[in-house]
Amino acid sequence: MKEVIELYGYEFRWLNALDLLIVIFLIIQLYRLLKGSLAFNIFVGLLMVYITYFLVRWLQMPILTNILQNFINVGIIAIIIIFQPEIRKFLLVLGKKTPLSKDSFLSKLFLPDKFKSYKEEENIINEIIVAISRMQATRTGALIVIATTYRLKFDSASSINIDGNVSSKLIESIFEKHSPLHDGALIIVGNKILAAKVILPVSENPNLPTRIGLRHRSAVGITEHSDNLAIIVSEERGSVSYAQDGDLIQDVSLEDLKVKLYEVLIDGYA
Ligand SMILES: Nc1ncnc2c1ncn2[C@@H]1O[C@H](COP(=O)(O)OP(=O)(O)OP(=O)(O)O)[C@@H](O)[C@H]1O
Repeated sequence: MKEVIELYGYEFRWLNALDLLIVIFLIIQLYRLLKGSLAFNIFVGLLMVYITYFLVRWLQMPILTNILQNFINVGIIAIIIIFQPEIRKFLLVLGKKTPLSKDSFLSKLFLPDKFKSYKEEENIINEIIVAISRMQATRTGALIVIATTYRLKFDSASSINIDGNVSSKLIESIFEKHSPLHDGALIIVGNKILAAKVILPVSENPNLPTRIGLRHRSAVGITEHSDNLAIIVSEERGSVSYAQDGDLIQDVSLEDLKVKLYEVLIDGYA
């Protein structure tokens, strides 16, 4: 195969095509990540600065070129500071797609699903679904966060450590209206209920429906920068919703929620 191809007088290497494909892939990932967030507007603003810089340089306007050049030089550090949460999420998404990640092709090849036992996860899913269906029936407000890939960081000063096995009765009694633990979120990590009464970061996404309150907004907030699933039972409407990757999916059926839990807790079911 020829290394260099001549096209309309330009020299073109296969690596140039790969280069371009990688840049397109990164831009699409960045767009998906920032879409709908306040950071998207900042991103567009920065893009405008870059375009103006190239324009004034091309028009040979030395003062503006100099000013914008200096702005762009410190811009990289500013970008890292402003987009710190988005950069974290971006690296997380990339990490999930490496050959070593747990849902990768290689992991599945060397540990096919049929050799795994999902009894524990299936039991946890059933316990969560039973609790959700009962709380839905009694219009008991609830917020459950399921951390999937790593230990979730949250403000432990206001929360209460539980460290108990996941059971529907424990979940229901925590969210029971007169329980001192019913406010805030309950955190599940692995097969344990880690804590209750947890205060989560509230999403500032302006595109969320205006009628939703803090329970739904904080569910979205906790999924914006880390790999969690947050399930909400609405006290007001008795509906069930979930948040994932910063998106809110409202009014889901228990069957759909179960499918989502299988997808999140058990690889290979997606
Ligand atoms: N930052 C937060 N982190 C965790 N839980 C929170 C947070 N803010 C509010 N909550 C919970 O949400 C409850 C208030 O819900 P609110 O009515 O504002 O939200 P909502 O989304 O409309 O939910 P619902 O449909 O159940 O009324 C609080 O009593 C508290 O339990």
